[in-house]
Amino acid sequence: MAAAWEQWNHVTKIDPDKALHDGDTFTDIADTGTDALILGGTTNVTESSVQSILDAFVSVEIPVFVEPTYHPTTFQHATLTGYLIPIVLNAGDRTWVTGAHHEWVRSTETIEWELTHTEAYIVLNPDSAVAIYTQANCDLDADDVVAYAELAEQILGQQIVYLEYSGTLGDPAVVAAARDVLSSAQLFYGGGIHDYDSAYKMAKVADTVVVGDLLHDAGIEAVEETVRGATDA
Ligand SMILES: CC(C)=CCC/C(C)=C/CC/C(C)=C/CC/C(C)=C/COP(=O)(O)OP(=O)(O)O
Ligand SMILES: O=P(O)(O)OC[C@@H](O)CO
Ligand SMILES: [Mg+2]
Repeated sequence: MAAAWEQWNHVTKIDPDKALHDGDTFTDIADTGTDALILGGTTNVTESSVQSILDAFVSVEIPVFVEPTYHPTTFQHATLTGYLIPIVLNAGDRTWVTGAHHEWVRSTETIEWELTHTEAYIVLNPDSAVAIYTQANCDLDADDVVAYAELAEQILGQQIVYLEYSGTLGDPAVVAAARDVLSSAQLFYGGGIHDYDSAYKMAKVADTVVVGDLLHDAGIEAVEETVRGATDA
């Protein structure tokens, strides 16, 4: 069976630590035309803060994934489609490559592996929370990024490669070069998408674009505009 994400052009990432924009509701997000929802953020995300958002999504039709920065213990089948577990390839602290994963696997009795997938992150905005948290080496040129993407797929067998420019719009030429080197892995791009044009531009060069902060800062209508941009690309 094809992986769920192969069909995704546009994903909305909800940060459980941030409020929605005035008047927006969680269920409105699923009606924007976005292909999937990811719940996750770098700081202050807990199983219980994720759970209260999941409760709001019981009847949504699109997939709902959790990208945990905590150690999940219970799989909530009613709304959760699966987990996406980051592996930060350019982290300076090994915790974010295999350390947290090792602890999680060791301390968790039953992990539902068929519902658990990994994402090979390459973190590229040195000022982002995720870069600071993981002590990522963001001093990478295009060839470095391409090499990380290639090794993610060919050496580590990753099916998702995620170029993470969180908070700032990245360089489309670097994104295009990373996608070119992948044979079947899906290239996710996230960072700074804020309108039709930025979504269109990045969706031209990535397989899937991820929109995060815009949801919290500008709201549902702004996200809808990015869905249109990604769909037209
Ligand atoms: C092994 C398990 C279960 C968990 C470990 C998971 C790992 C390795 C996490 C490290 C990488 C990380 C913190 C990913 C979080 C996802 C992410 C990039 C969210 C976006 O956060 P930002 O956009 O940087 O945060 P702000 O918007 O708050 O600045
Ligand atoms: O918040 P933004 O900048 O849209 O980034 C999206 C996502 O890649 C964050 O993990
Ligand atoms: Mg963010």
